[in-house]
Amino acid sequence: MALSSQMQEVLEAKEQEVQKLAEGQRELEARLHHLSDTRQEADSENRQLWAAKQDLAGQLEEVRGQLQVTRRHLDAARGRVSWQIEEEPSVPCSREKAPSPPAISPEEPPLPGLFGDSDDWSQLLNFSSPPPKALQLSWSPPPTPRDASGPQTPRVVRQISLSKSPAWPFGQEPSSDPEGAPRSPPGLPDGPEDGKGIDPEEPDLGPERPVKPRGLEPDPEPGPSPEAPLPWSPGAPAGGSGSLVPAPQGAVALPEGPSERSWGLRSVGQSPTEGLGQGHPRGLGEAPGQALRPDGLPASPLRRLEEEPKAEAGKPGDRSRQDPGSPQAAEAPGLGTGHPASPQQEPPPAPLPADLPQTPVEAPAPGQLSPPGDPPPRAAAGSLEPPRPVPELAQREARPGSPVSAALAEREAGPSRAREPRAGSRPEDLGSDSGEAGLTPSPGDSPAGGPPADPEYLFHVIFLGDSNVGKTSFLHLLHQNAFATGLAATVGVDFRVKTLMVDNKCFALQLWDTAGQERYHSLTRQLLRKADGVVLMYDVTSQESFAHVRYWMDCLQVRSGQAVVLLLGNKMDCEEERQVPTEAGRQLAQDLGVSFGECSAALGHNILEPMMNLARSLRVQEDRLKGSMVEVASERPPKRAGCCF
Ligand SMILES: Nc1nc2c(ncn2[C@@H]2O[C@H](COP(=O)(O)OP(=O)(O)OP(=O)(O)O)[C@@H](O)[C@H]2O)c(=O)[nH]1
Repeated sequence: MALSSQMQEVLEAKEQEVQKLAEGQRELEARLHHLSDTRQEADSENRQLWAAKQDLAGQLEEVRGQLQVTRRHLDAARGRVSWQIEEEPSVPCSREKAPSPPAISPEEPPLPGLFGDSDDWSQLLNFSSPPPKALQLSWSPPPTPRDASGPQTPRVVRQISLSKSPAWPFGQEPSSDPEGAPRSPPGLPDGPEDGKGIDPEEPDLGPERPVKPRGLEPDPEPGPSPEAPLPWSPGAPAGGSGSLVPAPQGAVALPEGPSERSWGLRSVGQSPTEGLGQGHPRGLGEAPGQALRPDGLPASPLRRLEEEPKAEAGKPGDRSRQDPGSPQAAEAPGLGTGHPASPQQEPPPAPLPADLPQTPVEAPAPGQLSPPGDPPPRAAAGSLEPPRPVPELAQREARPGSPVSAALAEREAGPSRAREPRAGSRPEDLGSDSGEAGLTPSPGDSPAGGPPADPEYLFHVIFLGDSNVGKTSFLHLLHQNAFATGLAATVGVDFRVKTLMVDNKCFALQLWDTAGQERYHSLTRQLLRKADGVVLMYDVTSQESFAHVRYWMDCLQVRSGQAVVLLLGNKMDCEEERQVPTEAGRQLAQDLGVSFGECSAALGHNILEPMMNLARSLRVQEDRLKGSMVEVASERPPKRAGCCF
């Protein structure tokens, strides 16, 4: 019994739980139902909203349509007024001053200042009030213009004030006249193109050559400009010299360039190791030779037993054997490596007993770099003094024949011969060894202790001219204080830096020795872009080289319009073989408007003086350019500091 009663109680409890659960279920169902109703209501509301939105969009479209219509009406009204104004010239001239159009009746208010200065176009176009009669006219189809290019009176200008009225209905500005009626008055802005023109006062930022004082900073663009890159790669110049030469097998070889030169500290020809000797004392046995004539004069040209090694990369080998693609030319010593790689082991060249100007500070006028008159022959050079006895003469040899032929004969020997020290292997302290001859220090040379660290002027000077005229010989003499024989033709281009003291100013001249051979002319032409000065050399014994001067001038004028040019006839010592009279050279220089001089690299005659005069001319030109720059700058109106006064 007890068990059954307990069972009964449990069952009742379970039933109660079931009832509770059933109630909970009902509640949940009621909530669910409620939520469902709510959702349906929301859906219907959404539908209503969407319908309202559609309705509003439709209304908006309608308003837009009305706007379009209104704008068209306005445009038509504007055009109507325009045509009406254009027709007015046919009206008696008294109307021009009578602002009231005849369409307006006396009782109607006249258009406010329609043709006067106080037009109120906002009021005119205000549709809240009945449009004036004039505007009623404007709604009619505009008359066909009889002539679009008909007479226009200044009153057309008034159309501009109409189109620019700030009180258009709906806040919209009228569009341009679709009928193309003449609107724009002369002198008024015509549209969006205004202001797009070039400001005439805008400073010209064209590719003008920058004129800036040249300081010590290395030229960032040594040699050929980056605009016309040359197929060369850097090598390593020694001191202030280097070369641009084609490398073997199409490779490139180029000195590191002036950007890395230390030309501010030493003269060209000096190298960091120079003067050390390196076990090569300048003994008699190693002294270069010099040929003497029986009369005591050097059997011109002075030459040494040991030929110059053509240390300049541009002089790698025998000129006569050179072939553009020959391995000999390509693999010539020094080629592609520049100067610095060569050891400074050879003794310096023998100084040259030359009559270099000792006091060339006073420069002759341009065009008179060399004393005018008959060319001074070797004997008549006046400046040719018998060489003073020099100990090194012990091993010199005398060579018969003309200097040129002798030199050419030496070239034939080519690489088999010993080579001279290259540029940079010999101290610039000229005469310190021999004290006898050569380009003795002169007012133009840099100080014996080396050039100042900060030259005030830096100029690029390019030596131009046919092959074999003596460019390299000239430069070699200028730097090495010795005339080098057996020079092979320049390959590519060679450069050195010569520091000169002229008029108490320090000049650093970067001298570029170009190859006269035709296959290098394109390279030469590229260099001309950088030229501040040009020494255009010809050989007085070669009419052909003289005739080619005009060709070189043409190259110059194309590439370097403002370069200071010096026409220099070399080999004036070869009077017997002379083909170009001095007067012809002078005349040509006059025709070309350039300076002129004659020189002899073999005798060392007129070597330094032309360079000093060139430096002066370059300085004058640069100062002039600087002055013009200052003038231009000072002419500019002062800039206002700001917007506030
Ligand atoms: N008699 C005489 N011979 C000279 C003089 N200057 C140079 N020479 C000779 O002329 C020849 C040519 O000299 P270079 O200096 O190599 O001529 P270049 O103009 O540099 O020739 P490229 O390098 O081919 O452009 C050499 O044999 C020199 O010895 C001079 O003043 N008098």
